[in-house]
Amino acid sequence: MSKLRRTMLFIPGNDPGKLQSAGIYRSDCLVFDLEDSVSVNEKDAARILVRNAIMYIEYPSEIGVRINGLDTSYGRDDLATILPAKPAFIRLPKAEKVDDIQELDRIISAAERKYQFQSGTIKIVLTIETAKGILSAYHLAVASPRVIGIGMGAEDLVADLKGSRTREGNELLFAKSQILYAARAAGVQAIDNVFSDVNDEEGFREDTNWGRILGYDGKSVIHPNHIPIVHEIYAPSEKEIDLAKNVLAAYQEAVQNKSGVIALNGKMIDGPVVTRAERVMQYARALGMIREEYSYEKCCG
Ligand SMILES: CC(=O)SCCNC(=O)CCNC(=O)[C@H](O)C(C)(C)COP(=O)(O)OP(=O)(O)OC[C@H]1O[C@@H](n2cnc3c(N)ncnc32)[C@H](O)[C@@H]1OP(=O)(O)O
Ligand SMILES: O=C([O-])CC(=O)C(=O)O
Ligand SMILES: [Mg+2]
Repeated sequence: MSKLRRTMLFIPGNDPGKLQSAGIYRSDCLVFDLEDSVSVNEKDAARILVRNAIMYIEYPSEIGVRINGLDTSYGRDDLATILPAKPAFIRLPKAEKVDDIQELDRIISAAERKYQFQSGTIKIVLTIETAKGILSAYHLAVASPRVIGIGMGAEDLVADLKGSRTREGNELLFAKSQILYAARAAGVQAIDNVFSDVNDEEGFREDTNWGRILGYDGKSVIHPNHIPIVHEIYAPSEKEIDLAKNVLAAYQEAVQNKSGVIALNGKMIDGPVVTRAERVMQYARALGMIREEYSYEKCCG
């Protein structure tokens, strides 16, 4: 199973207080931001602050840095300052060209050689947030083997689309699906978008639920209050775990008895149902919710 990346908490790179305490919120990933939350006259100071935070603070989370785009006058300086600190990943905003991702890969490779980091250590997460980027999402996701995840930047995307951002998010329907399809086809993780109203817990829950049901692996968040909610929603419920156990047990019995199609409580159990049940169990095991191992033979390819 892939590494858990249920939450990616953004922290403005110009805020020493938030950088210092970010580890206490138990987000799976922290993303120190050098892009849109940092004003142009603070870019230089922020990248040094972020580099020092990575080097001198021990965080329990995986650390990423959102750099400025390589087509801006800050992106390359961000990388030159940040890469020696060996972040786990670079988050590239407004990704829309395969060439930019390959260029980022080359810059990271050169830094890994220079600082004698193991080759391939530093990964890439893409934020896709323009119409052009959304339409090329799969090609961007496979542009470098360093890409481990892709996410959608809802705020920038809606601006690019000349639409309006709503609580329900229907304006994101196509992009939300496209990102997920691209991620699955490319074999990388799908990271759901930020929900910007930190006072609307109900809206945040609905938005998070939507992403989880679609199949997302996790969500970008901007406030610590969002972290336990995402972790709760992404965790399989007791009911889901019980159902998965029953499906796998019924399936195992059918395999042993060499019976054909089987049913559980009136519902047919076939390959995809078993696959989903397996995934629930893997996830529950990764979260420490269950310990027992299930072993059964898979018959359907
Ligand atoms: C569209 C995009 O590009 S999104 C990505 C870029 N945006 C960002 O990075 C913004 C990230 N979020 C934030 O900066 C903040 O949550 C804000 C500005 C929205 C609100 O901040 P505050 O007014 O401080 O929120 P609030 O008072 O509720 O914070 C409660 C506590 O959580 C801390 N906190 C809030 N947000 C964060 C965060 N993102 N990271 C770490 N700590 C945080 C605060 O420092 C405060 O700590 P304290 O009680 O020890 O002082
Ligand atoms: O990167 C993200 O997840 C958020 C972002 O930039 C946006 O919504 O524009
Ligand atoms: Mg953005």
